[in-house]
Amino acid sequence: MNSRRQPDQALPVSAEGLGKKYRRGWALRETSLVIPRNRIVALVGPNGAGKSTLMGLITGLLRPTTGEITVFGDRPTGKGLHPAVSYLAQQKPLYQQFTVTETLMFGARTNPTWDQRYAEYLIEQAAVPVDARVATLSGGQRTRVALALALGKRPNLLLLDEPLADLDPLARETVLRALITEARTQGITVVLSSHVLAELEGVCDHLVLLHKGRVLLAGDVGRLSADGTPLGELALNRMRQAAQEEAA
Ligand SMILES: Nc1ncnc2c1ncn2[C@@H]1O[C@H](COP(=O)(O)OP(=O)(O)OP(=O)(O)O)[C@@H](O)[C@H]1O
Repeated sequence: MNSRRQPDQALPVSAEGLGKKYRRGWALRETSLVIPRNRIVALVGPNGAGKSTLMGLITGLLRPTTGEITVFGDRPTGKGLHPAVSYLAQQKPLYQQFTVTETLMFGARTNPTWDQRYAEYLIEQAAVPVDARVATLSGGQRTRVALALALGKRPNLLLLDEPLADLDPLARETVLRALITEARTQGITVVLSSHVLAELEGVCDHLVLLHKGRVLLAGDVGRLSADGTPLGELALNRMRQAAQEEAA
């Protein structure tokens, strides 16, 4: 009999003993976690904690050194993204010379599941001029275009690597609100990485806290902070405890 666990196709992400080692050392170690459906997940941790590495393993852009990861039951192949997954990298790669309309045309050409009307609706909601070139847009507008490109694919899982990093506080709030509205109404699982947990407090319902390549805290926010302790405080306490354990 095969004792190997069957991957759960309903789970956006499931990882068991997952690790990634670069030449300089381990970026992620012994990571076992599950990301349930329809959640807004905060993937947080200080610089170098392993957030981008975990995203790279989910997308298949990186191969695990140890362990296993499945995305909707499939092991990432490394040959392009899973059809149900959209990924927005930290640098928000967009063609600067394209207009917004041309950017959406590019989305249509490169995604078999593209929903043009939905992408146009998202641009309209953001009040971004469609004939403007990407290079001339503000940081907030560029983020909205990048999000329309990512959401236009109609993903079930959306991975956003520090999407708010270059935005001012007002733009952060607007972009986040628009994103959460879409995720909730469309039933999309969103993984948002950030090293500022405070900006995701009240927004996320699931937390994954990484520190030095290890998962320090993970799970449902309601359960983790059942006594009402703010998430930021919870995370900080857990990191302090880890530092003390290391020093001992
Ligand atoms: N391509 C690479 N080659 C070698 N080391 C790498 C590579 N990418 C990341 N690392 C190292 O792996 C560790 C985790 O990096 P990673 O980028 O995953 O962290 P992060 O939590 O996303 O950090 P940040 O918040 O600064 O973006 C760091 O020590 C980093 O220097």
